[in-house]
Amino acid sequence: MGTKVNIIVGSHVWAEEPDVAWVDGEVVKINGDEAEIQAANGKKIVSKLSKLYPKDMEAAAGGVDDMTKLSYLHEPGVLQNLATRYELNEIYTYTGNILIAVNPFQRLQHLYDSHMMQQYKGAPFGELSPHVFAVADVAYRAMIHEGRSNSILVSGESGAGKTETTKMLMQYLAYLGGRAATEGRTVEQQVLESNPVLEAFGNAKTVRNNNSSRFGKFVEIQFDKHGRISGAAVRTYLLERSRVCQISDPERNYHCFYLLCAAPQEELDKYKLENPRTYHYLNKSNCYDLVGVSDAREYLATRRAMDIVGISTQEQDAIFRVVAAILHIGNIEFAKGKEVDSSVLKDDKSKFHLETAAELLMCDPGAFTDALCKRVMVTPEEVIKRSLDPYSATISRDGFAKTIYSRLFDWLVDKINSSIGQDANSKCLIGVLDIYGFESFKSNSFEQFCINYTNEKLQQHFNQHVFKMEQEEYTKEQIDWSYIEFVDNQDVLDLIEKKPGGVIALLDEACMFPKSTHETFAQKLYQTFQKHKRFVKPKLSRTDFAIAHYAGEVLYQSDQFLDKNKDYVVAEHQELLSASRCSFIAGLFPPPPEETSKSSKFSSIGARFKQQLQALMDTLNSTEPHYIRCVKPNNVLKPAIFENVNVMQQLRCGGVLEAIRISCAGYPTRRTFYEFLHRFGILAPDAIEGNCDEKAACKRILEKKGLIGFQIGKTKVFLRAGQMAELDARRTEVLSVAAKTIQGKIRTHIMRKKFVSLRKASVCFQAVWRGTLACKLYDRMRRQAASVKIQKNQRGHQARRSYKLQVSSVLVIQAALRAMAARNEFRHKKRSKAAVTIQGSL
Ligand SMILES: Nc1ncnc2c1ncn2[C@@H]1O[C@H](COP(=O)(O)OP(=O)(O)OP(=O)(O)O)[C@@H](O)[C@H]1O
Repeated sequence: MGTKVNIIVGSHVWAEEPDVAWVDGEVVKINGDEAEIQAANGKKIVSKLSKLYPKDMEAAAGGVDDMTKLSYLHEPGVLQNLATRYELNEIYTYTGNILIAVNPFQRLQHLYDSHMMQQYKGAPFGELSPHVFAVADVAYRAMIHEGRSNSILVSGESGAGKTETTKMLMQYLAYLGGRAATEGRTVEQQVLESNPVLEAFGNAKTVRNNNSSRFGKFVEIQFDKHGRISGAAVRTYLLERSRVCQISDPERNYHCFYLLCAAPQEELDKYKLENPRTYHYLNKSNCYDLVGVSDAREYLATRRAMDIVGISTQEQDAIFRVVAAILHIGNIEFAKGKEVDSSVLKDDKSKFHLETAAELLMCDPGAFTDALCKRVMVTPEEVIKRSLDPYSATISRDGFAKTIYSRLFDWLVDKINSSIGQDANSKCLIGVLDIYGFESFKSNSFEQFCINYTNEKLQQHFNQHVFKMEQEEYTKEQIDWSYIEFVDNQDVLDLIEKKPGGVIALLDEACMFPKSTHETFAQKLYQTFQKHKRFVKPKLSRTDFAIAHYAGEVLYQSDQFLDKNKDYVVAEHQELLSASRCSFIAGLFPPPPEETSKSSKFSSIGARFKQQLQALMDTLNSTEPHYIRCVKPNNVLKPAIFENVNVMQQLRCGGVLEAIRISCAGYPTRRTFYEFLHRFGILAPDAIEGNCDEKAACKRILEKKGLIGFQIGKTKVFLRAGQMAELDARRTEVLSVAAKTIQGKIRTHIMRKKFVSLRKASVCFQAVWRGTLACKLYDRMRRQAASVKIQKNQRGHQARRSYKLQVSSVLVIQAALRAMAARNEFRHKKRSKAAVTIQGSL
């Protein structure tokens, strides 16, 4: 999945963060092969460049409904997409043809009502939102049109929602292939009602799921030539037997025990049952009730479902007698007997429980005691009856309880199958597989080994299928796919199942030798697989071993492998129960076939499981598979919580990431010509100019950009891992250059516009200002002229006044002078005259 891209400062990337798996951020610095990222959560992260993945900044806000539509198909992208959708209550997402279902932990009624069923009926795959109904519909249509069997494989870890998904698939198939209501029970009704019956006996509360199926299940729904359900068969795998006798707090035993303890009083009296707290097989845990579940109501519902499935009242009575007997058996305790290494019933209570169990199982109490406390040894010389010590008797008791319970469960499955009925003429079937997902706990035993072996098998099938689908797509598009590398897990499968020499074969060998112990078995494994690259011997243990599974390494504790692998019913137990006066119980323990008892052929759980698994694989291989991967978003079983690390682990284990990896090994990104040109046309505008051939245009763009290894199909462009990112980087470059040019032009335009308007404004301003100034000047000039005129007039006036004053003064003075002169003259004259006169007179 390593998408190699140019990561530069400023790139938006996903970086690994242990708490949240992946965190997005921006590269702020690059130092050699390391980058410093400013993460969105505020942290600064330093990471190797090779460990960074590009973030699609153009990703749709609500996520995409098919992961293959993601531009960058990598872990963080996938995770982000699922988380975004989950937040919007979009719990289903496709990865190509695989449906990923994230458990909503809340009822989303609108998703499953009859209106929804109607909508999905016949709708082309991918047209409507992803849904389980769409997967069932496509399987049904394919079966009808191609006349081929189909299968739907539902997987995921405990509590991920497999059983719920399976029920919805079956409901939808019943809706598509159901008959109009006829009298009595219809096949589909029986198929649907087989669920509560199997759940009552095969499900239990565990820490990881309140209603955990403790068995694998393959339901085959047979259809007639008109596409109507004509029969069905249920195959079950590996019921967890140890739960019957061993539970840990806060888990529960199988539901049926609690249901029976909550039955109406008359039934309790009939089975001599009391409070569940009194039973040893139930009181090892403090959990007796389930929140929101009424065991009393469930008991009646189970009885009703048993009626519908076709289990008669007598049979139901016998079934619950066996269930009650097991509870009583658990309370039988042993004490040391008189003889060495012998045991006897501990007290009256134990005696009561033994007698009640014998009564319920309709067998002889004495023989029952012997079957629990003694063993018959057949030697060539004689037949010896050996006593068991209290510890061995307790083990014998638990083995007895486990055997009856598992036989009862098998009987129920057979009964369901026979009463639903098989359609021998059916040519087509749809199989729904609800099987436990990969398990890796602190302590892993034989059960985990078998479960993980199953998952390896299914993983191989899945890989092959995904690979095939890829090939089909490539072939359809007529492109060359010859060099796509396909990773196979055959080496792990060989390690486990190879005959001779595989782990199962070595385990069987060990079980056949009486002297073998888990230590010798572990040593044998160490020797045989010393150099096997999938086998690991832990340094600090002498009996543990680890296998490197496709989903991770699992450390197995071998100490109970031998016991758990032995698949035999103790002859004394077999004898006792086959002699039961109850035909039902005797029927659970039919005499072993002659040849088996004679040749004492060894049978083991592991080998039987391997055969069952092979049969399942054969069936699956003859069908067209569809995959649903259930994901548990959190461990607190609550809605709206999405734990990244947890989901990531499941995607890895469920093979979703492997499917993506296979896809990445080929051409993970494919775009129709139109989409490609729409996105990358700008990389080479001349390539599309005047060219209406989209295919040629796509090719020219890719060649122009110097990419190699891509393929051009009939309708799509196929890109190798990283090429999309490469093109995106180029596109970003082109876009950023274009953006810069546009920015420049826009800025110039804006500045010019600003300048022009500024200039216009300033001219206008200047004109106005100049006008104002001119007006002011003119005014001043006018004032000046006026003042000059005023001055002039004033001055003139003053001058005239002074002149006039002067003139008048002069005149006055002249007149006065003249008068004076005249007077003087006159006087002179007078004097002269006088003088004359005088003179005259004289
Ligand atoms: N589609 C769904 N809608 C609502 N609730 C769901 C859905 N799927 C699962 N659940 C809830 O999750 C719980 C666990 O689911 P389920 O029992 O199907 O898990 P599982 O994968 O079969 O587990 P196991 O392997 O332990 O049997 C259910 O009891 C139910 O409450």
